[in-house]
Amino acid sequence: MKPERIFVAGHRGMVGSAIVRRLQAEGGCEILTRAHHELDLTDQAAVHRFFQVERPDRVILAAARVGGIHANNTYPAEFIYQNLMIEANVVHAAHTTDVQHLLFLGSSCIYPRLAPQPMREDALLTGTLEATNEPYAIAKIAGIKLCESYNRQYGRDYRSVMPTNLYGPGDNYHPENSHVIPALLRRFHEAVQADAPEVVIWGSGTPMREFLHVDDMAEASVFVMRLDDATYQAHTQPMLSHINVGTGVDCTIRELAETIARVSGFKGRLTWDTSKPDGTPRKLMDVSRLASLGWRARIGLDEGLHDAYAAFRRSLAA
Ligand SMILES: NC(=O)C1=CN([C@@H]2O[C@H](COP(=O)(O)OP(=O)(O)OC[C@H]3O[C@@H](n4cnc5c(N)ncnc54)[C@H](OP(=O)(O)O)[C@@H]3O)[C@@H](O)[C@H]2O)C=CC1
Ligand SMILES: C[C@H]1O[C@H](OP(=O)(O)OP(=O)(O)OC[C@H]2O[C@@H](n3cnc4c(=O)[nH]c(N)nc43)[C@H](O)[C@@H]2O)[C@@H](O)[C@@H](O)C1=O
Repeated sequence: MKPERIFVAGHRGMVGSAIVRRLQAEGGCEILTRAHHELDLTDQAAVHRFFQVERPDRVILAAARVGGIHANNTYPAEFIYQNLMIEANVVHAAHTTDVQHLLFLGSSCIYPRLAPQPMREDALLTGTLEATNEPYAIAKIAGIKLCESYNRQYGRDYRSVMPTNLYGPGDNYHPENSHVIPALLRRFHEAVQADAPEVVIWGSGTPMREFLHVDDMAEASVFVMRLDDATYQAHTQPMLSHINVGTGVDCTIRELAETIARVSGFKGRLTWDTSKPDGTPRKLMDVSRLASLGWRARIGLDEGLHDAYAAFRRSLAA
């Protein structure tokens, strides 16, 4: 029997590359990939041509325009446009070439800024979104609704997972546009190298965040993808089909910074730049739906940060 052909969109990214590692470890499938420079997923005609020629059996959509709080706040038009186009093109081309199975990656920012914590899947669309990433969140909500709508009208099996904040090998370490963990791994490392007396961290340090190692995210993505229809449908509803993926544990940005200082060996002072935005005060995910399906995160933050710091140092040597 011909192995299943899975298109991993965004395979060179942090999550996409972790998903490829996971699929390769499991074996039994053929992995189809295209780099951004080979196939721009915002180009509808190019995406349709690709699907018509390559005819994947299944799609994992881990391609997106992604960034931290500063990037989201600075490039709102790029974040909403590129993410809407990527998901609309890939979902529609998958349907028109009869791809029955697709997994879409959303984000925890889809939930209201002040949603009751931990945030359950049914908190979606119950309140105002966080301003610093509303365009990106709207695009991600549209991605969930694209999948649900193609399932309802055309009988597709397009599933959505909502990751909490992720980190790990292959992260984006850009000093301004990255997320908090890669930004601080780099900043603390550079401070140790320069024997600097202090490290400046953005915001007040009081916001709380949940952090999931990307290898856990990849395992959860493949786990949800492989659930049989009956099991998946027994735990979701046609218009509430997304599943939260997280650790169910959070910490303050101050605690995170103190942990990264310890992991990097920094002994100096931590100072706080409160001119920078804090963003959502807290966004802890309720992970009971996924737990009831049989998956839980395994990599704790301390272990994960040691692994991520080692990966960062390897990236410097590359
Ligand atoms: N990182 C995080 O904390 C979180 C991520 N997510 C979601 O997980 C998914 C993966 O994120 P992550 O791996 O961190 O992001 P990365 O930026 O590491 O990877 C995204 C990938 O998508 C590719 N890509 C971007 N635009 C296009 C395009 N127009 N055409 C083709 N490829 C494109 C990028 O290629 P290139 O770099 O060459 O442009 C890159 O390989 C995304 O859907 C994201 O929204 C959700 C919650 C948290
Ligand atoms: C995954 C998620 O990621 C983003 O939302 P976010 O969680 O607010 O993202 P963040 O990781 O950038 O910040 C988390 C907290 O950390 C503080 N912080 C301190 N010092 C630095 C710092 O140096 N860099 C950054 N980026 N943040 C810092 C920062 O001020 C904030 O309080 C959106 O993309 C959203 O769309 C989304 O999906």
